[in-house]
Amino acid sequence: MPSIPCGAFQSLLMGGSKYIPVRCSAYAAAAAVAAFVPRRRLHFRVHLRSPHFRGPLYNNLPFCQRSYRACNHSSVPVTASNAVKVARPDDETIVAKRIAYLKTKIKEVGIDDAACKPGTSPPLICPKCGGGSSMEKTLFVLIHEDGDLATWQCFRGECGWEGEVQAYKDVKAGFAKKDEDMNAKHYRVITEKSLQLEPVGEKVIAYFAERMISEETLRRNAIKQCKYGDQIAIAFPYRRNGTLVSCKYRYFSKKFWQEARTERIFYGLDDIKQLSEVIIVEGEIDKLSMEEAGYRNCVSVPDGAPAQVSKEPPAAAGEASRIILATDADGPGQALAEELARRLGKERCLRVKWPEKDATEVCKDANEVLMLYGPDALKKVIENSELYPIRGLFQFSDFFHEVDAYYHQSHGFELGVSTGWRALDELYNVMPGELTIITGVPNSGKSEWIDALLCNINKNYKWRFALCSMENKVREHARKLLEKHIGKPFFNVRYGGSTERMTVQELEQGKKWLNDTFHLIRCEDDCLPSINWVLRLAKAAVLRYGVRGLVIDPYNELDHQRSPNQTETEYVSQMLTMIKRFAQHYSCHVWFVAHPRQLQNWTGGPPNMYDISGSAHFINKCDNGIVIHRNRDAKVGPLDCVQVCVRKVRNKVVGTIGEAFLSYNRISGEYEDIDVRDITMRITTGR
Ligand SMILES: Nc1ncnc2c1ncn2[C@@H]1O[C@H](COP(=O)(O)OP(=O)(O)OP(=O)(O)O)[C@@H](O)[C@H]1O
Repeated sequence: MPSIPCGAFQSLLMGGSKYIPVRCSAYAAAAAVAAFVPRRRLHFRVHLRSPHFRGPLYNNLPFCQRSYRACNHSSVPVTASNAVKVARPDDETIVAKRIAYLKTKIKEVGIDDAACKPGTSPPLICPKCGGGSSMEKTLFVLIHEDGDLATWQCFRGECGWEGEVQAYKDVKAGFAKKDEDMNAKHYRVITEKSLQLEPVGEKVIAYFAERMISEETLRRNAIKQCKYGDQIAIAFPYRRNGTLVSCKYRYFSKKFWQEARTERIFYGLDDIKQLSEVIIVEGEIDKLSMEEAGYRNCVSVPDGAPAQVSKEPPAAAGEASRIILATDADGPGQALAEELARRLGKERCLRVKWPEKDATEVCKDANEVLMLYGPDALKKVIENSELYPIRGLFQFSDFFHEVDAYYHQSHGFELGVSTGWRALDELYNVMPGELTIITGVPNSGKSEWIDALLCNINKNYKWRFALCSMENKVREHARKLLEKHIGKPFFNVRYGGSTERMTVQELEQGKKWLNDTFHLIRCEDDCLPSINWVLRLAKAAVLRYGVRGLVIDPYNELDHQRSPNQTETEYVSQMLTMIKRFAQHYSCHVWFVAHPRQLQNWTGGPPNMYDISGSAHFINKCDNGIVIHRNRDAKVGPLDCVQVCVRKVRNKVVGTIGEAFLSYNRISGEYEDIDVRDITMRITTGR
């Protein structure tokens, strides 16, 4: 069974411990500061300089607590002589001058100097961060009573502004050093005894009971407590191979701190040794909650959702084959999961789906699930964890909603839409997202047939279209479309025969229809448009007007410049791939007209799809291939009879190969179904 070395996760952590050295030249000053510094500000390290000081190892305790205790029950009374350097009376003027100097300097960096008295540290609003939105007073400034030094530190997590001024020296200010600057050799050696950890008492047990964590779980995880005056802090010992490495504390209120200058490791590392499946959570209590649900193979990141994880590559990230990321449901928790997955390898990660808490919210973490729904529900959350998504790699289940919609035809076009001609219903239907290549000898009526097809689809399904018809003048294209729509000739001339032309009112109504139905892609200057250019505008037409079809007519009117080392075949393949991607991505049907190459010894029959000039890719890559053909020899058959040869249909849902006949109305440009018997009769009689 593959194992995860305990060090595996270490490289993911934020680096070494964070501590802020506060140089204290007077013990009294340290004690005074202690009264003000919030208890959660843990990482102070005080250098008590008295050579005589023999109290307990208070410098292992959070600064505030340590000082507080030192004041109250140090075995050595605090006197002027043992409390480090105290100014002699004849120094008083110099001290006053130095303090005045320090005050000017701290004022220069924006600190309210009037609020700072030597030896005390009232909380102030930090001039750098303004205390955040709640304007918290998080800046602590200490002017040393001997006038040597003034130091300050903002304890807002997002700020960390710190600095110091030494009398008669330049102001040195900066931001708190990054943890990774810490060197491992500075880590403190700690023991339960040195930290004065005690077995948990009733209050702690009751606190955990309320959070559904049993005494048994507390005992197995060696949860301890620690007393600061009349306050109890819960202690979470961080161990590696049984050795105490660090300790994190919390009050019953949500105030945390961690032993200064100790290594940051995952909480519960010893529980995942030699395991192939591990769970990562975002808090010690979540780890304990997992245990209640039956999972001991769980670790917690040490600092909640950190802003960043270590820069070190997770070289020793372990061999676990399944890592379940059960970080908090909120934004930072999800960002943490993403970063953990990225560093540990997404392919072996899973993520949990937190159950709903109410109509608007989901449970935020493991403990909330445990408290609201119990251990079985939490177990289900882990059992139902899903593979961490990897961009570009899918399972069919990711698409089941689409499969269902396809089956139930809930979108409406799953079987394609009818061309509007009965004769084609079995052969060719128009499916959104597909590419149809249309070919035919010159003048066979390709453009006419496509226009008639678009008119039918608009009439029956209200689809709109983008037209990139380079050969057509706009007004002529408008005429042809209007004739089909209104069913009357645009003019009273030759081709109209005795049929009345469309009226002005009909023209006006038709213009509105034209405008609503078609969007033109045209290259206004004399250059040929590139396929990229056409597709870019087609995309805009989809997004702006919701068009469902694009006509590119014809291929040879596009700019086909290609790199010298690319063959036409390669170019056509690449171009068709782009068109197909566009069609699929925007669920837009594309009709692409391509001419056949010059046919040697043409006998008048319909050309072959492989005859398309340029490449066999036209037939290979399209979804549907259609040849439009018409008879031009009255002796062979009726002249208005148009042959629609469906030569390729990739998707059997939309049709099959075969041929259909339509009759062309030269006056209106409309195509109509004709009776096959009638056709046969007309072909044989030559009428
Ligand atoms: N079945 C038909 N009978 C008579 N005339 C037709 C028929 N089909 C099309 N036409 C006419 O042929 C002309 C050319 O039609 P269309 O532009 O649609 O052909 P095309 O195949 O797209 O031509 P090209 O190859 O030049 O692009 C039009 O004037 C049209 O009215």
